[in-house]
Amino acid sequence: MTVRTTAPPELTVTDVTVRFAGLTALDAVSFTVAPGSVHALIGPNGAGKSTCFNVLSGLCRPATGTVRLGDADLTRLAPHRIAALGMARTFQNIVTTQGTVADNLMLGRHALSRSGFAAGALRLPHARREQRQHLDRAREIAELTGLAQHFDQPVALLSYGDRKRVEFARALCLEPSVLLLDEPVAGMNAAERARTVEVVHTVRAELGLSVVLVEHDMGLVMRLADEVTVLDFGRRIAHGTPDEVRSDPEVLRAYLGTGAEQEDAA
Ligand SMILES: Nc1ncnc2c1ncn2[C@@H]1O[C@H](COP(=O)(O)OP(=O)(O)OP(=O)(O)O)[C@@H](O)[C@H]1O
Repeated sequence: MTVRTTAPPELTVTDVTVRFAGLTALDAVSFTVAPGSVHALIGPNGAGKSTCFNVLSGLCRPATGTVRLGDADLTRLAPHRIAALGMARTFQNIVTTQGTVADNLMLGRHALSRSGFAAGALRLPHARREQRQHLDRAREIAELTGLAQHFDQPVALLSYGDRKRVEFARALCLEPSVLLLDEPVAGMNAAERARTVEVVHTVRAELGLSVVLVEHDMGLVMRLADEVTVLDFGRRIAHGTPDEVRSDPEVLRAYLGTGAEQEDAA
């Protein structure tokens, strides 16, 4: 198993503002993801979590502010450049249905391939050797994510939870230093959720990467995150450990809405 020997670089988001027409979706948001940590972004619907993920992965350009991964400024780079610099993401609603598990993981590996498609198609010896190495690594990642027994099976035959994990494993195949997980347990049953928590723990321990997570399931956030950033109406209203944010009055107000206002009025 290839394991990272150096800590992943720190991810620093500084004063990021995004506007859509008249609406400020992110308002000078800042946070830092410590190397090797699990950092959750939470907040009520419309708080700006997806917009923030889109900025991190290059799908949305901020009006102002910066995103840095170690010394690299990612702020206005195209998504493929950001992925190549070590930040891979999964998507909330994309669940693969085509090809085998191996095919999907090899798609992730192609971005790292040196010899290119032409050499591969011509079956040149160096390309064949490289292809074999990629396949071995894809198999290791399948083992790490609990997909080894399905490696050669069509994805369409897998359960929903397994298919979502294929998407997760495909992102890991890019050998990221930071993995962005967009609602990794959305739509899963309790057993699949528990399995996903286990896999995130394993991946983080074995590969030593940082994880940034957007998730509505608070139980999962509390079990997985080292630090939590809370957004509401595009602003960062709190950050800290799960225990700290759980008891933060601003956070309770944002989640409970009028309930907290009534309490204030009483
Ligand atoms: N492309 C867009 N054009 C216009 N407004 C947008 C666009 N994308 C997001 N918004 C708005 O920006 C705000 C933040 O949306 P965003 O999707 O980032 O929130 P979220 O926290 O991810 O919400 P949810 O939990 O519902 O997914 C919302 O008011 C949303 O309607």
